[in-house]
Order: sequence, then C-alpha cells, then structure tokens
Amino acid sequence: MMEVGEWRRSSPSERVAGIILAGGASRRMGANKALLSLNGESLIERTVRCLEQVCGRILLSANDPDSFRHLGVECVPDVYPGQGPMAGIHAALMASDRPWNMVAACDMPFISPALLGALLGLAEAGQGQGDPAAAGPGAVIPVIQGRIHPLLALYRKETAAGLERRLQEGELRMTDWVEELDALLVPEDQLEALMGCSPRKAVFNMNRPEDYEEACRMDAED
Ligand SMILES: Nc1nc2c(ncn2[C@@H]2O[C@H](COP(=O)(O)OP(=O)(O)OP(=O)(O)O)[C@@H](O)[C@H]2O)c(=O)[nH]1
Repeated sequence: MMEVGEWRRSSPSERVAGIILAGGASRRMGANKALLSLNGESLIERTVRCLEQVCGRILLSANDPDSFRHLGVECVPDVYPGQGPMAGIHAALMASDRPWNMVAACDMPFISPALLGALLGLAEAGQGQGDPAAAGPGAVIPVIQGRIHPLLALYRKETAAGLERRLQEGELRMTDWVEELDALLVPEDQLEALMGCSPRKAVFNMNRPEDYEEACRMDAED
C-alpha cells in the first residue's frame, strides 16, 4: 500500500485514472474554457500534463471529440448529455478500469501534481478510517477555505452506481451525492502540510472572462 508522500517517488500510479471534465458549455466565459491559453499552452494541455504525472491512464470527459483530437487522449462522451459535471464523472467512471479516479475540471489552471499526489497518498493509505477492515473512503475531497471541491477530487470506480441512479432520477445536486459517499474530507491545513505550500491557488477556477484575466495575472506572477 502506498504511504502518504510516496507519490513523489513512484508516480504515475497505475491504480489511478485521471478524468478531465471538459464537456461543459462555457456559457459564462463565452468561449470553450478548455481551449483558452495561458503562457502559450491551452488549459486542457496544462491539465493533461499535470494529471499524467500522477495518473497511469487519462480519460477526457467531453462530447466534442474533434476539439480535443490533437491531444491524443481517450475521449468519453456523456451517457446522460446536458446534465452537467456529474454526468461527465459518471461516464468516465463507467469507462475507467482503475480503482481510483482523479477528477479534475478543465477550468482550474493551477492544479498541481503536489495536490493530486497528496490526495492520492491519503486515498491509498486509507487515512481517516477507524476500522482497518473497512473498505476505506469512497472519495477523497479537499476542503479549502471552508468549501468542498468535488471537481478536484478522487473517486472510487464503484461510486458510478450511485451517480447512475441520481442521473436517472434527475437528482443533480453534487453536494447531495457527496453526502452519500463515505468521503474522506481533507482539511486545508493537512493538505498544506503534505504539499509544503498553500493549496488555495490550485483550486482557483475560471468561469467568466474576468476570471481568465485574473488567471493570466496569477500565471505571470509565477
Ligand atoms: N462531461 C461533462 N462535463 C461538464 C458538463 N458540464 C460541465 N462540465 C465540466 O465541469 C466543469 C465545471 O463546469 P461549469 O463551470 O460548472 O459549467 P460549464 O458548462 O463549463 O460553464 P457554464 O456554461 O458557464 O456554466 C468544467 O470542467 C466543465 O467542462 C457536462 O454536461 N458534461
């Protein structure tokens, strides 16, 4: 079993698939967020590059494969189109053959291997589980500045079954789904200790043009 922090030596892990969510409409941005560029590299390219450092297989959750063919990454369309990120997670989990699945939205330009690795280390170590015989958490989700971040989190493949039911019944509130998972919610201070830096920048996400401008400023500061 992988110890917390071991990812630094043994990544990428064949036990984990990376699922990149890129099937949204980007209505608020007014342009496909995944294809916006930061410092000459598109967001989707940045995200693939980051996840490849940690995950042994990459799945792109999107419904317009032509936009992403140049990446050479396996594309999985939604089984329930037009239902939002939960439908993207569902389809990719169904397609995955890995026990753990690292979901990342394509609109988070500063996700880092350090954060992904910290979450994976906790998942593999089964931290937070009182009963050593228990199966362990169904998900590992960061809590940063008091908010859960289910679109940058780890899920067991088996959690697809609950999603399927919710999608069939039209129960599309992400927080309701997370509540039914036996999720390990990882507090900010624990992540900071594991990463050696604050995780706040890593969960910055872009919805509107002004967020993109802010991301360009933040990137230039690096
Ligand atoms: N596969 C899939 N991904 C989605 C879907 N809706 C949103 N996403 C992804 O989930 C993440 C968060 O999306 P949002 O910002 O909530 O929605 P969006 O549709 O991209 O943007 P808006 O139209 O402005 O709400 C992004 O990475 C999206 O690409 C969907 O229906 N299917």
